[in-house]
Amino acid sequence: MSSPSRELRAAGAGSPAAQPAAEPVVEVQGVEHAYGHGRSAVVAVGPVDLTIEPGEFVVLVGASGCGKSTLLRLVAGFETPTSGAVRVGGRTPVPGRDAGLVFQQPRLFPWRTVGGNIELALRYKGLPRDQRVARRDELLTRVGLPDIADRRVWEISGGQQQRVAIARALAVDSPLLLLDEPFAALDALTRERLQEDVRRVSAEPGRTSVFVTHSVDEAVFLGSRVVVLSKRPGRVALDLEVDLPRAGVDPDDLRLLPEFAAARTEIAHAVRSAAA
Ligand SMILES: Nc1ncnc2c1ncn2[C@@H]1O[C@H](COP(=O)(O)OP(=O)(O)OP(=O)(O)O)[C@@H](O)[C@H]1O
Repeated sequence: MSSPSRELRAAGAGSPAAQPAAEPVVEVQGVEHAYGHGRSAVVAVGPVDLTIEPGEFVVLVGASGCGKSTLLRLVAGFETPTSGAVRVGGRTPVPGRDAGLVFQQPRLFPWRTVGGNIELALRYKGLPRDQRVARRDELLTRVGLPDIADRRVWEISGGQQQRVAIARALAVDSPLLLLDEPFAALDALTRERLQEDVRRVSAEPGRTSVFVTHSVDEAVFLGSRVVVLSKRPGRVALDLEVDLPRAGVDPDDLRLLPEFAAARTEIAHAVRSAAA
């Protein structure tokens, strides 16, 4: 028989800290995923269990072909798991509804202006026409491009295009942002600048991010949590919280912290072992 005090504690009665626990943003439960059928099936992922809480920035790293993009695509709702369940905000994810997406290539519509690309996403989301221009400008300002709404996509650099893609992903107005190697095609300097942008955007209250990369340095710089996947079929080989300051720190100073180096060493070691 349980004691009354235990029952009270369980009910949270009398405790000032007794807030209802926030629902996880992402739940991946016993997920396996195979492409194709029968003897030609390629098992890409699993089994994987992963729960992502509000406000986390989870980075998936691992060797090429280990299933990182597949896991992200499952969370986005582009793929349905062969077995197990994926839930985003407590329900089966639908692409374009439950998360903003950023891919390796910006995938902007070249026949539209920069602003037109973002307005399209706002229209898809159902924002009334008279509110779209103000929202578009606000989103472009958030990614450091306040004055280019009228430019054509081909008139801006690759780094700027990727920033526009991030603004478009934010237009979905979902708390969840999914980014699949968004900086892989960019030069080192642009990549660093965009890492800082993403770090800033993801630090906004209520934002949760899942980011795929090959770069251990990028993983430590961005992630509040780094998940290393084993070689295919990808399973969780390491799940590490990265406890580094998230705001008000110069990026160069951050990279010089001993904790940064320690996390990088641990993750790099796990990536190498997991790929063996
Ligand atoms: N549409 C598909 N049809 C068949 N096999 C696929 C498909 N997409 C991915 N695969 C296979 O599933 C495995 C995992 O691929 P995935 O792209 O998820 O890995 P990854 O870790 O993201 O790789 P990379 O880092 O090289 O982008 C690979 O063996 C890949 O060839």
